[in-house]
Amino acid sequence: MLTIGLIREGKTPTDNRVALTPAQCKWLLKNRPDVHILVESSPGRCFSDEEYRRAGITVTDDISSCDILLGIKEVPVQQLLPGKTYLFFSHTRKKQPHNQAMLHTMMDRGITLIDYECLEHEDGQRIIGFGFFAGIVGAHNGLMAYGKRTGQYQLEHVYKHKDYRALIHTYFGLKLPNIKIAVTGSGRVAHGILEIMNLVDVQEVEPEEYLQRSFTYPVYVHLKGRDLYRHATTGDYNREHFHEHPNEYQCLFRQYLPHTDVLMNGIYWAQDIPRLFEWEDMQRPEFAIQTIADITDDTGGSIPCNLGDGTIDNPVYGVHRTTREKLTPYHKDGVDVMAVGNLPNELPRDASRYFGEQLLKHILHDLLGNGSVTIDRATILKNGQLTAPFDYLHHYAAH
Ligand SMILES: NC(=O)c1ccc[n+]([C@@H]2O[C@H](COP(=O)([O-])OP(=O)(O)OC[C@H]3O[C@@H](n4cnc5c(N)ncnc54)[C@H](O)[C@@H]3O)[C@@H](O)[C@H]2O)c1
Repeated sequence: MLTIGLIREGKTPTDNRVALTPAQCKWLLKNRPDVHILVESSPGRCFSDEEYRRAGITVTDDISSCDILLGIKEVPVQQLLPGKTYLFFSHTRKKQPHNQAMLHTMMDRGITLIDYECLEHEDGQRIIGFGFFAGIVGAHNGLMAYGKRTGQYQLEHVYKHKDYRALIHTYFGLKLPNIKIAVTGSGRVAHGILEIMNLVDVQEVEPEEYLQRSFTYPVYVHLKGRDLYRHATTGDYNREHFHEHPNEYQCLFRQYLPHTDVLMNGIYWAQDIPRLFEWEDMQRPEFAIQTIADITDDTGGSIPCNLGDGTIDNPVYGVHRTTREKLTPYHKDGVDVMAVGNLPNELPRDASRYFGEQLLKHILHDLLGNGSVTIDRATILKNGQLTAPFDYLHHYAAH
């Protein structure tokens, strides 16, 4: 008998998401009689202890008998149980300084760590993540911010709605002005943004039309890697080559700056990838963007005026176009930036259900059985030792 435990999130601010919903736990117990599930009691989870109990799942304060522990965010060191197998987003693979002590403690305690972020299909595409709901919430927040700035329509915060279905109902009858929206990216975040574009009835147009025409209805243009970057000397775009040598590429987004009211950014960014625009561009009179929903949300990343995170309650701040200072939102001299690092927490029940489905479909069967290459490749620590793919972390892990 293997025992799975759902841990209480210990990071502050507390994350309200969970890896398996009560219904998914119930399904797993029915289909895997060799598995037992314990849920660590938690006051802040988006599914209450009572909902798990009603589904027939044991809720307890003692999860020390579990073999496999499922969480979402980093686990505080005092909560790490020796010798266990943990799955969560550890944010250690890029040597993030704030998680160095946690990784070190996990090594000392002989823990096995499998990181959700490292679970990939053979072609390198991520298997599970929350990006889709980040795109949903981020796109809604971007539209909400533009409505507040212009006073042309009104939208409420996502978290004020019970769930995604209730949110969708609020879009019936919403009439947006004739705005132009640029959407960047091709991953899960971008798919979430596009879903909202369709729900609020914004029409997709091709890049050439977007750049050359005005419209009597709201439109968006979807810009993927190929539309945004070009090799500086050959003028070509090759996805693999771009991923390996991004510093050899130029960004083509500048031409969209005079034609865009709202930018919804969902493109992947890393240190050497050119930014979408620069600070100097914001000072030009033709810079038309009034609202930026930076869902990718890298401070100082693809959006230079991302000055750090807002919160779920106050997701928007203004940025002065010339002094570069933070302003109150909706200021006449500022561009509004919506940047929040935990957007899916506004729709935690839907985001958790989606996450759990992916976990059940692609990972749990192998995890509870004989393992898989996919799981091996996402195992950062095995019984406290760095595995071969993560050997590059040995300096980081040693301190
Ligand atoms: N604000 C939030 O709450 C929140 C939540 C989830 C994700 N995000 C961020 O949004 C961004 C996009 O997330 P996603 O879920 O859409 O990711 P994804 O993994 O679904 O898609 C990423 C896209 O980037 C491309 N890509 C992958 N590696 C690349 C590389 N080295 N160089 C260039 N492109 C590369 C992929 O081809 C894919 O199209 C990420 O930076 C992620 O951290 C933010």
